[in-house]
Amino acid sequence: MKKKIAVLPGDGIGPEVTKQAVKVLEAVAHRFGHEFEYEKALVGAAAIDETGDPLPDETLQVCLDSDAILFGSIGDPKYDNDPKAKVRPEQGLLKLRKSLGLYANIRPVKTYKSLIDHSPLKKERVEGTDLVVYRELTGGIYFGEKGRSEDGESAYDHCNYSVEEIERIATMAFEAAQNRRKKLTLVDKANVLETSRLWRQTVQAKAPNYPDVDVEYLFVDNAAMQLILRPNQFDVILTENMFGDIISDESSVITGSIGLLPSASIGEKNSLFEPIHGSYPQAAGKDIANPVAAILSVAMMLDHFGLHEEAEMINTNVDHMIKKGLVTQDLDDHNFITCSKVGDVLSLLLDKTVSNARFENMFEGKLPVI
Ligand SMILES: NC(=O)C1=CN([C@@H]2O[C@H](COP(=O)(O)OP(=O)(O)OC[C@H]3O[C@@H](n4cnc5c(N)ncnc54)[C@H](O)[C@@H]3O)[C@@H](O)[C@H]2O)C=CC1
Ligand SMILES: CC(C)CC(=O)C(=O)O
Ligand SMILES: [Mg+2]
Repeated sequence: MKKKIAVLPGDGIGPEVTKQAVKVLEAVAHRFGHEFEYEKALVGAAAIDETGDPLPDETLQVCLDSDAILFGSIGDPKYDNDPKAKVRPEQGLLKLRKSLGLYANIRPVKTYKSLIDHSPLKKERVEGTDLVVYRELTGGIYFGEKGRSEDGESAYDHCNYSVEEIERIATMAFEAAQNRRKKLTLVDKANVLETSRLWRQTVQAKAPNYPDVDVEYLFVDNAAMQLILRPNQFDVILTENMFGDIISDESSVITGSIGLLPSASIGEKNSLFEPIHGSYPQAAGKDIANPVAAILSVAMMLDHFGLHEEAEMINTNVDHMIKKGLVTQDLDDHNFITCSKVGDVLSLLLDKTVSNARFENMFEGKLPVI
């Protein structure tokens, strides 16, 4: 299969983790005889520094011309610490999502047996967690009108949702639930917010079309608590943009690290794959970030291309690697390998031209021989 992939590494650890994801993609391409063509483009602070624009037209065009986008992360403390900055790296990502109509952000969360002891939560609580968050991505408070009063003494961010925006992602989430354990939880704040009441009404109207799906409604404050108390009660979580952003970072704690969680952002025509984490600027350039989230995002991309065997092979080998204790510092402070070694190990595991004996040596010694 031939595919054109736009690669937007972005800022902070974005370039490091994206590089490992491409390494793994190349190993898959080599093993299965696929041809992936990559085109790199600027986004975020890196793009502002170069062009003054967090999403230059050229980058948008590269994305439009691609079959899929691999995104690293954006964000830089120099903007985070300047509340009056007129241009921000995050605007690049938001504009990209909006321009490409990437309305559904799918964030799977599952525990790895071998990592259960790394979760700060009790083993019996996190065991067996396997949920997926369907987060609406192009509406809500992140995209509403925002501003300040003339004297600068007050500020506002409007939250808007239309039935159409809710329906399209709800359809996707219901269908996902039908193919999974047949439970859907709508997370909202319908006791307070009018937009949440519209979400609830729209989902209630849709539910009879999916009689095999058990629908549950939870207020977001309770959902935040339930995720920590009993995460394995969830199957598909459907929610709006900001709540999904927050509860998915929260749910990464169950797994042991945010560096493990991938995502797919899907629209009518385009698709983008990115880790759920940000640019983790404290780790930039140190080769310590966990690239697994970026690598599993590539597996989601392959699934989206219909290359299910290839995707499964990445997932299985990530499992295998973690079981062998080959993890980055976020998961084991004493015995860890670097970000780039994770990419090296996985690409060796995936490319069958490397002998089994070499793998075993690699694991025995804990230091991959590359
Ligand atoms: N999609 C994106 O590009 C996102 C961008 N951001 C931006 O990123 C910048 C930093 O934001 P933060 O709030 O610090 O969130 P963050 O996700 O970058 O980092 C939060 C913490 O998570 C851990 N972490 C994150 N990624 C990791 C990885 N791959 N391996 C190991 N540990 C990891 C670290 O302990 C880090 O201190 C900001 O400028 C923010 O706006 C934040 C979230 C998403
Ligand atoms: C620019 C932010 C909305 C990015 C973020 O936190 C996310 O999508 O998870
Ligand atoms: Mg986030």
